[in-house]
Amino acid sequence: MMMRRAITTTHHHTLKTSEEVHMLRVAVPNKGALSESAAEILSEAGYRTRSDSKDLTVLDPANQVEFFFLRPKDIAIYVGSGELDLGITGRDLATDSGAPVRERLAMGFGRSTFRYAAPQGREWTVEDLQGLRIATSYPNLVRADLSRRGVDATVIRLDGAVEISIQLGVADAIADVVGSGRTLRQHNLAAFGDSLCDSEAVLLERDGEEPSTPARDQLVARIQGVVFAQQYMMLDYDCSQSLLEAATAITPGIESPTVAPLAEPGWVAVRAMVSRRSVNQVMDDLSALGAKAILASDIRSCRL
Ligand SMILES: Nc1ncnc2c1ncn2[C@@H]1O[C@H](COP(=O)(O)OP(=O)(O)OP(=O)(O)O)[C@@H](O)[C@H]1O
Ligand SMILES: O=P(O)(O)OC[C@H]1O[C@H](OP(=O)(O)OP(=O)(O)O)[C@H](O)[C@@H]1O
Ligand SMILES: [Mg+2]
Repeated sequence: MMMRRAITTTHHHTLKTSEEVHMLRVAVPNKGALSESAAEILSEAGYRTRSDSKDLTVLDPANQVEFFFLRPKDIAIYVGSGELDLGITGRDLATDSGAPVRERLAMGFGRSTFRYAAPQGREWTVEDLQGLRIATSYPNLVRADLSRRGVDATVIRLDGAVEISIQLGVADAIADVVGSGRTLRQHNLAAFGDSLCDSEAVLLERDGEEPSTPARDQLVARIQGVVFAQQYMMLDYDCSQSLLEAATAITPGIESPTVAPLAEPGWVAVRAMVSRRSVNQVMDDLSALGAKAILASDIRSCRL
């Protein structure tokens, strides 16, 4: 009888009102290194943002989305359990969680590597870790790597400030996130061995989930539009018809550059997307070729 009741109650809780059924549930980092950029991208993609950094949920009825602001470390667990449809977190955190999730989109921010590190002053190899204590906040990532390499070491799980643990005597080496490398240097540590994980922020969905529903696809397309736009710039310039072939070889665009005639006979205006990384080199090259009025502008979003 008790069991029947429990089952009935559970069943009752999973019944959703028709309104809830269509709401897409999306996890966003509530703090830490990824939260600001994630919120910026969602805002740029046309979603409601939270007005108070203490808010843990935001309802965006116009877009049929409910956002949940969670610890980045927990996000893959919620998505993997199927409770939430999508989540933004770090690839390294998702891997360490072991949750059944897959990457729908790489988001291009929060890039880091994950490295072993130990006191400077000698050359370390991963094999040297045999029998030693390694402090980390990513124990599963580290254990998996050690076991792949056949190194038997003790993993000490710490929540943060891992770089100081050797000094404090609880570990012989660490494995941690490296961004600029400043924290390691400040603590007289040197990274060694290959990166255990080249990470960036990713949009996750549950592994084995049917790949597409209209609501999920729309959010993915919007985020993709902003992420892609951030990696490109729009370049406009004028050149003489005689230079057009050489100029468009420098700026082939994504599909094909737009070419329009100018009032000045023999001159054309060209418009093409250029990767942000190369935009200055491309402008130098166009200028050297004889192009004029070369303008680079931001693209806020796109659908390609
Ligand atoms: N320089 C960096 N320092 C820390 N995390 C970074 C850095 N660059 C990118 N990241 C990524 O951010 C995620 C960690 O974010 P998280 O919010 O858990 O840690 P945090 O910024 O250290 O915050 P907290 O220490 O409060 O937990 C990881 O995916 C990590 O790869
Ligand atoms: O290579 P860097 O650019 O110096 O960044 C890497 C450091 O930043 C993070 O620590 P955080 O400041 O989040 O503190 P925590 O260790 O308490 O998480 C991370 O855990 C590293 O310690
Ligand atoms: Mg941290």
